[in-house]
This record gives sequence, C-alpha cells and structure tokens, in this order.
Amino acid sequence: MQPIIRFDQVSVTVQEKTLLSRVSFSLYPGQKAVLAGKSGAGKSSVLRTLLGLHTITAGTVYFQEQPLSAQSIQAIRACTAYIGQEPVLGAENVRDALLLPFQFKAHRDRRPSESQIIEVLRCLKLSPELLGRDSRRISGGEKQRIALARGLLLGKTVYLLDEVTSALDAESKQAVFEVFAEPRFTVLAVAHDREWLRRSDAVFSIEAGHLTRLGEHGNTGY
Ligand SMILES: Nc1ncnc2c1ncn2[C@@H]1O[C@H](COP(=O)(O)OP(=O)(O)OP(=O)(O)O)[C@@H](O)[C@H]1O
Repeated sequence: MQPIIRFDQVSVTVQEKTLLSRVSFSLYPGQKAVLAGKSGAGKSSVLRTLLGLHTITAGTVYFQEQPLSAQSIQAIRACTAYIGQEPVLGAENVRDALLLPFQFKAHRDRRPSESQIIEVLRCLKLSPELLGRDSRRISGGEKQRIALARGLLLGKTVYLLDEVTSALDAESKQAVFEVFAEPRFTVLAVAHDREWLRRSDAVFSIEAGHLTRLGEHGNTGY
C-alpha cells in the first residue's frame, strides 16, 4: 500500500524563521496519527504545509505519491477537512454554515437531507437545536464540531485536526473519537490528550521544527 501523505526531508523557512527542519514521515490510508509537541514547536506548520499554505524551502511533500503542486493541492483539498482551533464557519446561522459548501456546483448534488444532518449532529453529541443558532454565538468546541460535521457530510476521508477535543467534555470527546475510529478515515491530529495517543497508530513528536516518531499502536510511552 502506498502512503497517502508523505513528507520527505521537508524544511519550511518563513522570514528567516525555520518552522520545519528536514521533516520526514508517512501516513497510510486509514491510519490515525497524532502530532504532539510544545506550543510553537511546529505542529500547525505541518498541517499548513500539507495544505499548500507555506512555501517549502527544501524537500518534498507527496499526496498519494504525487509531489505537491497546484493540481495535487486541489486533490488534497477535495478529500481533506482541516479543522483549526478557531474555525470560521462563514455564515451567520449554524444551518446555513453547515450547508454552505453545498451551494457550490461541486457539491450541489450531495446536499444532505434533514435526517442526515441530524444524524451527523447526533454522532458528534450536538443538539439539533444548534441549527437555528447564530454561528458567532456558539462555543469554540461546538464550532469545531460543526466544522467536523460539515466535513463528514461532504464525505471527506482525510482529517487534519488541530486540537479538536481540547475544549470538549468527556462525553463529547468520546463521540469524536468514535467517529474518527472509522477505518475509512485517515487522521492527522494535533493533540495532547492521552486518549488520542492511546488510540493512534503513530505518534510524531515535534520540537523546534524537528519531527521524531515516538511509537505506534498506542505503545508510545505516554
Ligand atoms: N507565517 C509565519 N511566519 C513566521 N513565523 C511563523 C509563522 N507561522 C508560525 N510561525 C512560528 O513558527 C513556530 C511554529 O508555529 P506553529 O503554529 O506551527 O506551532 P504549534 O506547535 O502549532 O503551536 P501551538 O500549539 O501554540 O498552536 C512558532 O514559533 C510560530 O510563532
């Protein structure tokens, strides 16, 4: 099986600051990996580089074994959901925010039914009552789960998650873990939670832009 994501000796320098230094790792379809490290270590930079948001100074990022290019970035974005720490939902009302991508030609024929929407919300422990709310007036954890729900409704299979469970209570956290245990989903999650570490196939630790692999199959020493 070929990796879905592969970093080969990737360095990123922005305005003379090195964000990533010779980072190498592979992620295979269906794998769940965690990126751990202190604040400012470079975790988000890995995700942003994969999305084509940073210029690579040296090395190569491969997606489905194709080097990153304008074309492969489109391919990445088509199957990937990136959920940042503060997702911008892009519409005033939560329902409109959830349905926003389905207004566009690429997704118009996949517009979900009301029951599909409610089912996805239920899986993420979100009340349907949220649909009528102002999306600027919901909590950070709810915003992240609405962004996750949107990814699920869009049929995304690769999830780049930046601390999506850190604001959640135990029950909601568990619901998110269960959703992402799905074998179809490839997950690269910035997380500190022990439960993420326990459930992951691989743990990558980043320190000052240097990445090392800590372990796999939950055997990480955490
Ligand atoms: N566009 C940029 N230009 C210059 N420096 C940047 C840029 N983006 C990030 N940095 C710096 O690069 C380093 C790594 O940032 P990054 O956001 O990847 O860290 P992180 O590990 O995700 O941190 P946190 O856990 O606090 O979110 C930090 O020192 C940050 O200030």
